[in-house]
This record gives sequence, structure tokens and C-alpha cells, in this order.
Amino acid sequence: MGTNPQTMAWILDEYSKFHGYSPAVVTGKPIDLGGSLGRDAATGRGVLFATEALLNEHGKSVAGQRFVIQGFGNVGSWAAQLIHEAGGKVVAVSDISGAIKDKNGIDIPALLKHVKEHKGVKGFGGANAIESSSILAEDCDILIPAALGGVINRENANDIKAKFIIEAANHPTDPEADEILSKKGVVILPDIFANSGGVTVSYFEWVQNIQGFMWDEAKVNAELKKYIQQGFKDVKEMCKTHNCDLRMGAFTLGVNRVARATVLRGWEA
Ligand SMILES: NC(=O)C1=CN([C@@H]2O[C@H](COP(=O)(O)OP(=O)(O)OC[C@H]3O[C@@H](n4cnc5c(N)ncnc54)[C@H](O)[C@@H]3O)[C@@H](O)[C@H]2O)C=CC1
Ligand SMILES: O=C(O)CCC(=O)C(=O)O
Repeated sequence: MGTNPQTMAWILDEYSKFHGYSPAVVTGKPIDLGGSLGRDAATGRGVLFATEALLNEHGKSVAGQRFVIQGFGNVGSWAAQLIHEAGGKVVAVSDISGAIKDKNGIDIPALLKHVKEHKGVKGFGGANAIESSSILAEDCDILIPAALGGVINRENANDIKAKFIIEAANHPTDPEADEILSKKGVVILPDIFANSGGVTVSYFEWVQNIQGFMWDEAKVNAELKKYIQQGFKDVKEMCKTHNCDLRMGAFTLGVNRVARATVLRGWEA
């Protein structure tokens, strides 16, 4: 949070001063310095693909669903834009400047223009201002926390009306809230899967850097979609095998992969 490609350019420059030009040392760089096409949108695009996979599993699609998004920076604004393009209705949005709501769906291209000019959602004429503190409890089908960690906790978990939570931020849900929401039947797509589009395309950026080659954006997006869709199937498989929720399924899948590699290298199980 609070960083951008310029920040990554400075890290590249500092490291390269001491070790020679080393583009693969940091990801999320500007395109002109070895960044990957599609990295800017990747976390939001991954959120869209992951949400589509989850909704399909429940016999639904993004089109027509009502979304609330907390955070309108890199992740939140890209997620909003792509969800809007896919026919989803973004009914409320917040950022550090304030929160806005329109139950008929916010005009996201107009909001993006407003945010570019005014550095925040506050004052957007196409929706009503609401209290920032109420954003997580707004009526919707799908809640996307895309700002800070720890925002969903035992104080507010019972007020949440969404049926699905897509964890675009890192660690937005406290363990106590997880338990409360699970009892309410809310399905949570965990951060380590839901926001993995970012690190996946960062991995693609590293692959391109070490090969000294650049993929076009269509290839980046197509590879990302493939990985997210396969990842969802793998997590679901783990959930079936261990009769657990998506968070436990995702953790079990990850830990198993590392454990298997460790044992194959000759370490004791
Ligand atoms: N950018 C990426 O590729 C990835 C980001 N993430 C996570 O996603 C989250 C958002 O990251 P970015 O969008 O990159 O950051 P960013 O700095 O571009 O945007 C952060 C947004 O959150 C808003 N915000 C800050 N405090 C807030 C508050 N108290 N209430 C409401 N909104 C608030 C800001 O106004 C801004 O709109 C973080 O948790 C980050 O760790 C996770 C994976 C990848
Ligand atoms: O781009 C990356 O390598 C990781 C990004 C990420 O996961 C984050 O910003 O939290």
C-alpha cells in the first residue's frame, strides 16, 4: 500500500548502483525499466477472475451482482473497473477521503475520472456521501475489502450483509470475525488466493526479466486467468478432501506443496 512503479524504480536503481543493472531484483517496475505489461491491473484482474470462479461454483456470475469495495487505490479501482465492465453493479465505494453510495450502481468510469482529478472519492457528484465507518455494513451481495488489514473484526462482523467476501487486501479479516461470519454462512475467498493475481504477474515479470524478453498484455492476462482458474480448482479439491473452508483449503494446499518439495530434497518428514 502507498507504493507505485516509481517506488520500485528507485529500489531497482539503488540495488543496481552496487550490483550492476539488475531488473529482476524487484517487480512492479515501470514498463520502460523492465516492468510487465498488465502488472498494474493484475491484482484487480485476479480479483475479478477469482470472483468469477467462486460465483460460478455457486451457479452465479458477476453480471447483476451488487458489490461494495473498501479502498479505491491500485487494487480497488482496477477491481471496480473490471467488475463494472463484466456487468457487476458497484453500489458503494470508500477510500481514505470518504465513502459514496448509489444503490443503482456507481458510474465507475466517471468515478475514476473524479478520483484522478480530486485524489479521492469524496465529492463525487454521481453518488450520495455516506459515513466511511458504514461501508462494510452496506447492503450488497459481495464485499471486497481492498485497503487495510484487520478491518473486519468481532466488533463489526455481525453487521456484514454480504453473502460473499473477496479478500483483496492482505489479512482484512480477524480470526474472531472469520468464526462469526462462517456461522452466518458467509463465504470468504481468502487473501492468499483472492489477491494472488498481483504476485502471479510479478512472477511473470521476473520470468520475463531473467529471459530478457517481453510478453504482450494479452499473453499476461491469459496466463493469469489460467493460473487463477486452476488455483481455484486446486483449492476446492483440498476443501473436499479435508472438509474445510476455502481459507483452510488454500493454506493446506500451499503448506503441502512446500512440505512435499522439502521431503523430496531429502529433509526428514
Ligand atoms: N497492489 C498490489 O498488487 C497488491 C495489493 N495487495 C493489498 O491490497 C491492499 C490495497 O493495496 P493497493 O491498492 O496497492 O494500495 P494503494 O495505496 O494503491 O491504495 C490503498 C487504498 O486504500 C485506501 N485507504 C487507506 N486507508 C483507508 C481507510 N482507513 N478506509 C478506507 N480506505 C482506505 C486509500 O485511500 C487507497 O484508495 C493492501 O492491503 C495491499 O497489501 C495485495 C496484493 C497485491
Ligand atoms: O507484487 C508482488 O510481488 C506482491 C504484491 C503483494 O502481494 C502485495 O502488495 O501485498
